[in-house]
Amino acid sequence: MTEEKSTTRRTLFGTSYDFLSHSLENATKSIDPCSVNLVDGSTVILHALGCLEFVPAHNENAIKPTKLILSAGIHGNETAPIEFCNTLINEILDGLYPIKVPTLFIFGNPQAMVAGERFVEQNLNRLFCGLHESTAYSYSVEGKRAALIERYVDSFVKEGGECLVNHYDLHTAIRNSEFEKFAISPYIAGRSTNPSQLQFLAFSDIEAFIFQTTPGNTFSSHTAEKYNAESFTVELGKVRAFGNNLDFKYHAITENLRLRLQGRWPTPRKSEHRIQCFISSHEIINTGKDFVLHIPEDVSNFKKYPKGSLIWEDKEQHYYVKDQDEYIVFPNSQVEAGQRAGIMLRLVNMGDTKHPPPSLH
Ligand SMILES: O=C(O)CCC(=O)N[C@@H](CCC(=O)O)C(=O)O
Ligand SMILES: [Zn+2]
Repeated sequence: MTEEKSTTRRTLFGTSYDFLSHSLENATKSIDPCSVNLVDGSTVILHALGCLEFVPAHNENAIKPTKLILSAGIHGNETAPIEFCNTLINEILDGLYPIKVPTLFIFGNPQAMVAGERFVEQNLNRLFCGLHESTAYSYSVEGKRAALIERYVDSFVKEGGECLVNHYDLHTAIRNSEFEKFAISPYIAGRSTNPSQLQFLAFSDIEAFIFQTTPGNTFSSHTAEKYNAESFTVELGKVRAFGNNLDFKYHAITENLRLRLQGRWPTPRKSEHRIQCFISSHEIINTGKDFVLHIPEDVSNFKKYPKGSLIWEDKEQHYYVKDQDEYIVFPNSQVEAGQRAGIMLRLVNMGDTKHPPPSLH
């Protein structure tokens, strides 16, 4: 199917409607929930600003049916996944194919999307797992948004009994990357990553995986922890403004999500899908005013740092690469004190870790 960037309005909820336009136009408002039946018998429910659920006409005949959560715009300036999710939503609304899997689409931070910024007051992707409840966050734009998103995710997952949840939290990165597309598997004690998920992501052009080794408070950590979901943060290229994304770069993931919405599993797109796996070896935290990150601003994600490289220091501590090469992702010295300023990684041969080897065609 060809991807047309569709922001065409269609008549829905008794008005002229497009989910992305609606999310941007109402970014500072609270809206009334509404729902409507589509011609194929499925139902679409607008729960809240940026939270749209599809309920298929027929339930999957399984003891534990699968549900999908597709989130984008958790960071407002990461527009490519917002655009292709909107395209998928419009295809379903237009009846191009029947939706077979209960799906919750989330546009995370409409106010930041309007501003074209990563966030307005606080980084939304550090406020999940209940962190938004702390008084330091609960009144901020993002604190309220994290609370709202957690609430609708909770009702979506719990509706209709036991289910398996697959969550793809779709992002783009600030800087260039040696692996342009990569996924992060949150750390949950005692749990390993389902190889089928690695296969799905590899078939979607993901070139590298990062297995976290410490708990986080990102959106994917939240769904993985609270609902035992198979959850990933998926990085799909570089941040660009609305209208400036190169659609061909998102073709594989868009097409494969389109299949998943129809209850189908994608097949390989080429004879071999190569992936590189990393584990996180050290989370760099901005320790405060004396913190110095010895990583140039323009470095690419996955840049290699050999043994002995000084990565960061303050007056009391420092971090050197120890006995084997390490690689940096998401270096950012501009984050607030206490926030993550980067992650150091080590290459893994899959046999070395408790994460099972991906089984790829
Ligand atoms: O490019 C960057 O520096 C940040 C891109 C981004 O938003 N990444 C996510 C990763 C979330 C995770 O660790 O699972 C983030 O920092 O929130
Ligand atoms: Zn992001």
